Amino acid sequence: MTSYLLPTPLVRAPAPERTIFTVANGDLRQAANLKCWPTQEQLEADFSSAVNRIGWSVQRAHSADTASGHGFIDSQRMGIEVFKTIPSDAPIVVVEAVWQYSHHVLAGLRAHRGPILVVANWAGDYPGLVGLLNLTASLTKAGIAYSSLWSADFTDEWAVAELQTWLQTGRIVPDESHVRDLPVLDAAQPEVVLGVALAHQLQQEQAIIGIFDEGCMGMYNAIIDDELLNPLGIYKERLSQSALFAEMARVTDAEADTVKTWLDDAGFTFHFGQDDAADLTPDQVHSQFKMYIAALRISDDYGLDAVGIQYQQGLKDLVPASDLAEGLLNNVERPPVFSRDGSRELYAGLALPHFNEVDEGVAVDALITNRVWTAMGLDPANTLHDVRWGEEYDGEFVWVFEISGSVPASHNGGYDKSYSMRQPPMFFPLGGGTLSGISKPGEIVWSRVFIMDGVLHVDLGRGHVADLPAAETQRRLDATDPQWPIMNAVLHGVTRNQLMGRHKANHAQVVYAPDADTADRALVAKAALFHELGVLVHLCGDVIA
Ligand SMILES: C[C@H](O)[C@@H](O)[C@@H](O)C(=O)CO
Repeated sequence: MTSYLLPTPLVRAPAPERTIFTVANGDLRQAANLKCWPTQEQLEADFSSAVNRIGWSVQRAHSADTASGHGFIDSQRMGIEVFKTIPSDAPIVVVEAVWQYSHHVLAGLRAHRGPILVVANWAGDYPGLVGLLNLTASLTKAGIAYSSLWSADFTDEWAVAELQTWLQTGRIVPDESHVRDLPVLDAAQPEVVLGVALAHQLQQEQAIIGIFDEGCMGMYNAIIDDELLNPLGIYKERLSQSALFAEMARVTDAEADTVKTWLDDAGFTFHFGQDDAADLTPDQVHSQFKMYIAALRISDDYGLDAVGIQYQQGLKDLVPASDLAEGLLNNVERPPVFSRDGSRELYAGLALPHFNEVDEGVAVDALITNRVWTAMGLDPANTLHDVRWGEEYDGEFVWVFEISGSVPASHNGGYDKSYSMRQPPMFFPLGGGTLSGISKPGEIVWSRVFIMDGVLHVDLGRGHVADLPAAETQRRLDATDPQWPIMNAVLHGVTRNQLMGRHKANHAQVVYAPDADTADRALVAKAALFHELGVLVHLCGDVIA
């Protein structure tokens, strides 16, 4: 016996027969949870009907009808409390029609013993597929087994068959027949020589990525631990967004005005309106230009080789969006910025790779891509996109790659083909403009750096940007977020379901090459560089190597 106050052990009910438990994970931002809730309800109804038709029951693990006005798990604490009530070995399904913060449910999923399935609706209106991809990538990094599935309404043959398999066996095996390991490369090939030399330079001379607050929006997959990062020769400078805010206050109005003038002269369009709550205003972009200047000054202070601003937590309540600054940084041609005393142009003639949402997989990729493309005399402007949605057009599957706010202007064919629109109020209360446009038709290399089995991997593939009719691109923009930049991406030799089942991130990295042959060669240089650094390289789809 003891007189100590022992905690009462948590006792969970046994798992009921032929019953799955569902959870719905949401955003930390209540505006987003409220706006997306009706779409989530529809998905849950569709999914439950499909499960019922197979003869299983669905038990929602938390109430759909709460005082908050939505039925999402909206914090890590709530996630932990919800999972305490779920039988440990019950089959559990995370149902997602929205962008969600993975860390809300990771604690519960780490401890769960039953099979885990993540499902999303195949729909453009809200980023449920993006949410699914972040959660599955985070589970991959955490070493937690899962399956995933997507469908417009869970009545199509493929999705129903996959669901049936999961209910019977607890596992859906994704089709990864498009993925192969990098073969042994010809050491004498000029691109391999270049990749190896750049790898050695990176490891010997080392580089710094500036992290303005880590762990944006619960993206656990996007945090690369120092033990994995440092062997590449890359080190983190951990910075605070409060320092960025303070630096913005030191930028003069006249300096911000020069950025606006430069963009006006370059033919860039601002879609201004009057209502600060709903429209883009000159005051909002003025603040964004101060952020652009402040980010370059801090990057110069610390000698950064790339920089990432979290923004969507914390800074979103202080200043307009970071996107306009981010898109400018990623482009070689951009408004000049000088040191505080005006004596030196900072990063003159160079892009400073920016990794949106502090996605460190993007940071590594952006830095390496920038170096390879620069050494080959190509435009090094590269960016992430959300893998947002997609549909067939004219017999081929065309993805909507659409990041929530900015791309380098060269991807749109220049500043005169780029524009800025107000960020949607539900995610961005203080507004701010995007750096948007329609990515030009052309050849691309796509990629993703990710953590699996405790080590770094990279998936590399080839593709092109389809030249869709303007009306079709507009339809795709209207079906998603028309404010955001779109790339009509076709991935060579990779089907829709193959990408969804394999891709280990909500983001994909893209960079252009002037023609197919150059893109093929640049991909080899990039593969050789990663391989030399010790990253496990996988080729996806039709890749010449
Ligand atoms: C605005 C939203 O939070 C987006 O940032 C989100 O859907 C993403 O872009 C995630 O990559």
